[in-house]
Amino acid sequence: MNLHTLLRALPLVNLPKENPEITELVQDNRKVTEGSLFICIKGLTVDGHRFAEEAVQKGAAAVLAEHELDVNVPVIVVKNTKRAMAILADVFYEQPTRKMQLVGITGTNGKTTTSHLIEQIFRSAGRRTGLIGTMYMKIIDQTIETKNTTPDSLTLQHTFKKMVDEQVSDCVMEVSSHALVQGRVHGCDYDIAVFTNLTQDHLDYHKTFAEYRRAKSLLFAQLGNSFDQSHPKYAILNADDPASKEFEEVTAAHVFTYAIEQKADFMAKNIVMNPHGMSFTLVTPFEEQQVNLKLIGKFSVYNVLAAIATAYIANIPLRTIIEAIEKVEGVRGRFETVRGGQQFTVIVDYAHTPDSLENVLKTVQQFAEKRIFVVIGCGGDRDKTKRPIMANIACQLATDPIFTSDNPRSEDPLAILRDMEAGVEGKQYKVIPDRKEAIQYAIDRAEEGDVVLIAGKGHETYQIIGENVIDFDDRQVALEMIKERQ
Ligand SMILES: CC(=O)N[C@H]1[C@@H](OP(=O)(O)OP(=O)(O)OC[C@H]2O[C@@H](n3ccc(=O)[nH]c3=O)[C@H](O)[C@@H]2O)O[C@H](CO)[C@@H](O)[C@@H]1O[C@H](C)C(=O)N[C@@H](C)C(=O)N[C@H](CCC(=O)O)C(=O)O
Ligand SMILES: Nc1ncnc2c1ncn2[C@@H]1O[C@H](COP(=O)(O)OP(=O)(O)OP(=O)(O)O)[C@@H](O)[C@H]1O
Ligand SMILES: N[C@H](CCC[C@H](N)C(=O)O)C(=O)O
Ligand SMILES: [Mg+2]
Repeated sequence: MNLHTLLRALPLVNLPKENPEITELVQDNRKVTEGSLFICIKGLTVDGHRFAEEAVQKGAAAVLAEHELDVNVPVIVVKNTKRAMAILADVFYEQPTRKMQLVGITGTNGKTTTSHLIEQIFRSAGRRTGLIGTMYMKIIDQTIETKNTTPDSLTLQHTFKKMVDEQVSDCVMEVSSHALVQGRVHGCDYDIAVFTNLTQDHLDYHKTFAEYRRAKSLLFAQLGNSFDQSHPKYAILNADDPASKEFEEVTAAHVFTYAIEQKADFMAKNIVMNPHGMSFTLVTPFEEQQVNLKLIGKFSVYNVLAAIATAYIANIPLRTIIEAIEKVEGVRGRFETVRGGQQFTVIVDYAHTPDSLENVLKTVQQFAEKRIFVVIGCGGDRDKTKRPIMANIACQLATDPIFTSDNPRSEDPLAILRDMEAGVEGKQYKVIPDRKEAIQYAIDRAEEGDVVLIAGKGHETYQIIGENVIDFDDRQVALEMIKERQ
């Protein structure tokens, strides 16, 4: 695409005399290739304008910036490059999200799980699926590594384009609050927006819970304000979560609800836990069906209801939906059992917020016959206020809490542990800063009937300490220790 054609997407922009062919859009000078348009973004840590010169030396054919720059290729000045980047990405990659059904999922907990449930149902119904989230981006069966849960607009639109090229019909993605306020999803033409739940997290970034809620509400507000009958939009809300009221108010889309406690369009009644999982009666707007899950925990029922409602709205027959959901064994690193032939239960889980930790521990309490060991830490450079709360939940709901490190990043691991300890004065707990030693402590002491919950890192295969990323996989570490003990 030539530069002038591309720039026509931006109103009131001065077209330069030169009109080079643009081969790629790039916002990181290290990724510039011959003929690309380099977009300078003022980030939270560095100002991308600093790298324009280097980008040109590497072959950038033009630069998009917020002020004039002294480089020997055309410089196009716009008020806000991040905003312009989303618009240009949409045009450059030929509006890929208009060519597929796009489902966006937001909420504090359950996004990764729910997105995988929806993907499984869609696949069972014969749809060609794409998935974007915390663990990876996925095009049918091919997985692509990713840094963010919701990537920047360039990465997103480029990935959607690859999905369109692979005839993906349905893409399901996690939409983080960071992405919503930073405009990473501007240009995403969502058909269905799903809300899981809202509880405390990320207050380091959003400052107040109200601001965090507002960030999440953007997904619903951005569903659009016109009623195109050939392209209807839907919001799927959790009626048991008070934030849903606000989300309903901000959207013009059709609203459908799911719930366990409140009256809703999709409900789970008579939930019973059994040795193999759970069962419940699903109530939909037109029929009732029995559902038998291999998953456990009330929180899992919420995720399943959200997935069922989404698939139902996406016109998948209820029989196909239930067959698919009943087959799901679980999602990697989410309440995942580690089995090495031991007499006690070991679970690796991604609970890293107060609410998820509470939910998971309460679920463990339902089947633990004896003690509950919980190995838990809090991430560095993240919401400090959740640390004492999580520590307190661990002490209240587990018999043997062990506080340790979880991705300390730039912070002193001992300082993070001190923040946790501030919430549990006078309570019984153990502090073992080294995560491996903490897991070892629990595995060495667990006996028949006990449960060891290793929380916070789930699928992660690394530990971020300072600038270093070292290999560390809770599941592998635990399995080796279980085997050594035998
Ligand atoms: C705090 C935050 O949200 N940061 C995000 C932000 O980075 P930033 O503004 O600091 O960018 P920057 O490093 O200053 O760079 C500015 C510009 O200079 C460019 N640059 C930079 C360096 C260089 O050598 N050359 C160069 O060209 C960069 O490509 C960029 O265009 O924009 C980047 C691109 O979109 C994100 O990757 C980055 O996420 C960082 C890695 C991060 O840790 N974010 C977390 C907090 C986050 O977003 N988490 C949510 C999930 C939360 C949840 O699951 O609940 C997520 O969606 O991942
Ligand atoms: N609906 C739910 N409500 C509360 N807790 C949940 C729910 N679903 C999952 N959890 C807990 O939260 C953890 C994280 O789940 P999941 O990865 O699906 O959430 P997420 O929203 O994608 O998280 P992230 O924001 O880090 O990407 C799980 O390991 C489990 O402990
Ligand atoms: N998406 C979350 C993941 C947290 C996982 C936990 N292991 C940590 O590093 O704090 C975040 O970036 O806040
Ligand atoms: Mg996730």
